[in-house]
Amino acid sequence: MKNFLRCLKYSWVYRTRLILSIVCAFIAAGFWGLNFTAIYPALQVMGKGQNLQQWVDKTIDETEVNIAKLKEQLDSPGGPRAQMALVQTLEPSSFRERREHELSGAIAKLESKITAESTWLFRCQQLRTYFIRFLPQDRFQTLAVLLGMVLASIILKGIFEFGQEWLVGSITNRTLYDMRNRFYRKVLHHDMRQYNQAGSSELMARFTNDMENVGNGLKVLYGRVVAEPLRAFACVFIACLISWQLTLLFMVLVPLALVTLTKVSRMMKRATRRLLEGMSQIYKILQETFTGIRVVKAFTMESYERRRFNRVTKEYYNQAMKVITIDSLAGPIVEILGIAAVMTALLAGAYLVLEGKTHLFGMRMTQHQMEVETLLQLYVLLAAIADPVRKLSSVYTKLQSAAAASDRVFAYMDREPQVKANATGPMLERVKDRIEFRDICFSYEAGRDILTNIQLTVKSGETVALVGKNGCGKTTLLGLLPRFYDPDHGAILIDGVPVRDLNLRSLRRQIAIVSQETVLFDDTIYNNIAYGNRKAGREEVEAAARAAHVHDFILEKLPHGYDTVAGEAAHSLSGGTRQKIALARAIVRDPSILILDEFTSQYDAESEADVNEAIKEFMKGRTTFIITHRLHTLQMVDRIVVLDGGRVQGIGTHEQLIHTCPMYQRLFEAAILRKSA
Ligand SMILES: Nc1ncnc2c1ncn2[C@@H]1O[C@H](COP(=O)(O)OP(=O)(O)OP(=O)(O)O)[C@@H](O)[C@H]1O
Repeated sequence: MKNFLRCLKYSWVYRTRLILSIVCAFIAAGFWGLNFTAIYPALQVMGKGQNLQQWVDKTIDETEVNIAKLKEQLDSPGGPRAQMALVQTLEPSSFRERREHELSGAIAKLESKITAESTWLFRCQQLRTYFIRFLPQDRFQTLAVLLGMVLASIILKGIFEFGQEWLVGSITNRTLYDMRNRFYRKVLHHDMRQYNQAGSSELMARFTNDMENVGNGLKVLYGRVVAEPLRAFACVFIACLISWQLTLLFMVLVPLALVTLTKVSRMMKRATRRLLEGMSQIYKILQETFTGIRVVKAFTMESYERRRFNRVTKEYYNQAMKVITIDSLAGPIVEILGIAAVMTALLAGAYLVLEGKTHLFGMRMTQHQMEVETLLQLYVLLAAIADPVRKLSSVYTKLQSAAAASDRVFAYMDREPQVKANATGPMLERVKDRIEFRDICFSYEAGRDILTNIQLTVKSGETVALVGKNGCGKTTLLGLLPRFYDPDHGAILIDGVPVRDLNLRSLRRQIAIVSQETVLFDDTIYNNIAYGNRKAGREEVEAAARAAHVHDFILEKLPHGYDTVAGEAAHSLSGGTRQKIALARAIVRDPSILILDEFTSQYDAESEADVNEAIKEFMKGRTTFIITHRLHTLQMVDRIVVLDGGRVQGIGTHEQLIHTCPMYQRLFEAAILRKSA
């Protein structure tokens, strides 16, 4: 629940709307309770053969007579007050004390009766002055007016209920809007290790399904949790005016209902947590199969994937049924308890009416002898409480779902990245002197070293190639430079300053990466290139495209040139073209460090020659790291670093290494270093 309460902080900004919605709920509840009070006068008009004016006049007369009688009883010569005066003249003794005690009890009893009758008289007089006086004398017309008033009150109730729901909807959606944006902002700043742990499908599930559950909880909290108790309270309040003792009898089962609901809600929280985990699994499989649909089809794994999907959806179905069972149980349990409570109160009331009594087990239950109409009115009010209470029963379960969902959302929101943005650190301008990898050790998981004691110094403007077998750690090593990860041991220094100390944005601003997996966003080709530098103008973007040898293609082959949306041109964008666009994106960034990770893997021989020329030009004055298996590319570099098992095996030119580095020789002989693809 703690995390769900944190969601409420996001709603605090919208407190004015919240207050307005509570006011609306208050008024709607008032009208709801008032509607039921029409029963009593209607029954009087229908059943007693008299109009309301006659009834109220008669009641006032009777009550006045009652009060007069009671006063007379109290003050008559043989009455308790006179007796008390007499007793007080006696000498102090135990007899006098006992009598005084008895008489003061009798006086108090009579006085309380007089007070009750006077209150009743006052109410009747008020009713006559402010309400009944305005009603027609005719009984049928009175009934018609009463029904008209009920209708008007229902319309007003409806207007305020609409207002409340609208306000609650707007608070909930605004809160979700703020939370989603905040969550997105947080997650964007997570480091790569955190992304790897989470997985994109898990994150998507938390952004969509879990957030929706949080929203449902907020809606219920601001809506039902406010409105339903108010409606119940309105009925209880009016019922108390009739007989608070009988109403109290009705309320004795409330604690029992609460205990039951608490038990049910605990079960609900567990079940929904599993349900949400189930949805994450579904997202995971969907993402895997849809992004890898070519592989699925090529290996004819459709039926395997179908079975896999079937398994998780079945699991989800089972969990969903558990949630539904618990949710559906709550309603009837509360309803049974509610009806049992109404019946208890009704039985007690019926006893008082039928036997003409005002006491039950020696306890006063009503001030007056109860009429059937009053009992029916009470019954209707108590039964009316059942509706809000039944609606409240599902509130508990919805809140528990929201609590489970907010635990999942905040578990990610609260994660602090280990790679900190270092906003106040020194800014990196262009690399002036050198980049130094000093004794670097790194592992993704404890106990499995990926890089060990890497020592490498690269001069500013130098081009270095990294070669080695698959999985030897080339990409990992270069990923430490923009601080996707921090090394476990050692440091990377640029011009003598550890990258850990630098302002992270300024560091990354100096780096451009072109990798074999090209990512194009669903935006125009122009924006995809300008992604590398949002400040670049049209000329710079086109110059970058020209340098990457993709400008002519964009103008000639794409339907709207630079304004073609990448998704719409998907069929005409080959892997090579995508890589060229990605290269243009790097060029427009004008970085001082360039990382090319198998960047020509999808070019044909002609394109590769073209692009190599462009790259050669672009590399001038920049420190460049190239991961490649191609001899052509190796000929463009100043030095080659040979990696094996995460260790540096040799550093030098092709000619030096081919004679001195056995690992390099093996790579060359095994044709891992190829002339072309
Ligand atoms: N995110 C990750 N979590 C755990 N292990 C990883 C992760 N990324 C890479 N590895 C492991 O680290 C090792 C080095 O991977 P890396 O991608 O750096 O090698 P590489 O030399 O660039 O390989 P390739 O030539 O195939 O691209 C591999 O064993 C790989 O399985």
